[in-house]
Amino acid sequence: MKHEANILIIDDDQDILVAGKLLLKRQFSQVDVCNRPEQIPKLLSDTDYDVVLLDMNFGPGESSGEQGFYWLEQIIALKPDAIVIMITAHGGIDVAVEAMKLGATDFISKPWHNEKVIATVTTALELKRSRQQTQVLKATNQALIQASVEPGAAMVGQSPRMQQIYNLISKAAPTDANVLILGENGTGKELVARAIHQQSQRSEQVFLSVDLGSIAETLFESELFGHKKGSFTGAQQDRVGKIKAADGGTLFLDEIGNLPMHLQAKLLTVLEQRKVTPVGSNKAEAFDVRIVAATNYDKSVLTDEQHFRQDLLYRLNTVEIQLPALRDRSEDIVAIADHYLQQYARKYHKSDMVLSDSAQSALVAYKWPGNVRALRHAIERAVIMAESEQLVASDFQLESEQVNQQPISPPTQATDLVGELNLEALEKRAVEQALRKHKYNISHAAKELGLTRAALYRRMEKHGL
Ligand SMILES: Nc1ncnc2c1ncn2[C@@H]1O[C@H](COP(=O)(O)OP(=O)(O)OP(=O)(O)O)[C@@H](O)[C@H]1O
Repeated sequence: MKHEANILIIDDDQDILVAGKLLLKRQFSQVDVCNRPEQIPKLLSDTDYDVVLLDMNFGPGESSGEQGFYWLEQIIALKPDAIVIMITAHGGIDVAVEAMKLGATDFISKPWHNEKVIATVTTALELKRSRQQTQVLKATNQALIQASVEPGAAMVGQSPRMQQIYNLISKAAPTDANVLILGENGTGKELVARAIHQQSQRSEQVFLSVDLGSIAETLFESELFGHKKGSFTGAQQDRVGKIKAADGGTLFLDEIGNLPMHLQAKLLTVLEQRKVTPVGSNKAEAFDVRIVAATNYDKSVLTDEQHFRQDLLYRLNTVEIQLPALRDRSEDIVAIADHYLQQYARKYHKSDMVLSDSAQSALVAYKWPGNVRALRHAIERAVIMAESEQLVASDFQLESEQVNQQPISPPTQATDLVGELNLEALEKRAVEQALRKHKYNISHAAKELGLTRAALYRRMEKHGL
């Protein structure tokens, strides 16, 4: 089968043009010939040639190669990514080497061997294709970087506690220091990590987030460090790990507190050496990544060496940011609620929605165990369900959620769910119980329920928890 490719042969020797066309026509879909180099600009503007074969000398007695150099430069000026193969007279190797310095890809010498010509043109064509692929990949990569660093949701709240946080972010961001963010679920840790990235020197590079709580232990190394094809069952091709993929940018290690001790040791070694060795490789690769880590564990858990390696902690917490729970900055609640009210009213085409005084008081009084994430979901649900433009306290179903604040006494699920046969209701109660039992630690609750964190969040949203 012929290759889909446009080839142009430029030579003043009519025999070469005829022989070349006959030969290449068998292999490539379009072969044009030209014996007057002055026509090159017009030909190049009319057709997108994949490969150009260009003679070095035009006119009788010419052997300096000057004309070849001249036309090569013209071609490259007109089509900077052109693939040009020089046709040289026998013994013109020096001239050909000179041409390659000027941008030619390869050369063939006359008289030529047919197989050699076909092989050279085919290789040149592959080069052209892989350059095109590289360009596409570069563009895709750029778009992905852009998407990853797109300004996240704005951080709302002007309470003194949040002012301190903004201050810390602006001081830490430009320094490249590793940052550890502490705070309950839904307090905005990822938002803070993104803000740090956006205000850093790396803001034009990638921001990658890895949820360590949801990676299976067996896949930790492959996920973070990458792997080589065939290094374990299922490794069907080389894979770049998250650390290398974030090269030049910021890597957000979420749920760092959930990392088992032996994996903490591996992570520490990689961070100390600033080199990563993919699974199945024996070659360490250097990387340049800023680490921002986060956990919903209390600081006391991280300083307990039974649970967390202290040397890893020191490496991660050059700067530490402790995010307050929403209930400890209740003066921000109405502003955040208003912010999301406007956002969801626009999204669901319900204009002019407002919070009544009763709704505001109820929202401020509520303890928000799920913090800003839960408040955001509560507002979204209320906007969807509301019958009028003015939201009142009962639109938020806070009474049932307030149950979450009651003392935690984990019952066995079997006994507690007896009597309930509606599957939706059962699911809601199981999720509620798991959340209460694990004090709203999403990773732990998800694990107990046999779900990923994302799947648990979806169910929490579905049931308004
Ligand atoms: N200050 C804030 N202003 C506006 N929205 C916020 C704020 N803080 C958090 N949010 C919103 O709350 C939700 C949860 O935020 P984020 O994912 O950053 O929290 P998190 O602490 O990383 O949660 P988790 O511990 O569950 O990973 C997001 O939708 C985020 O946009």
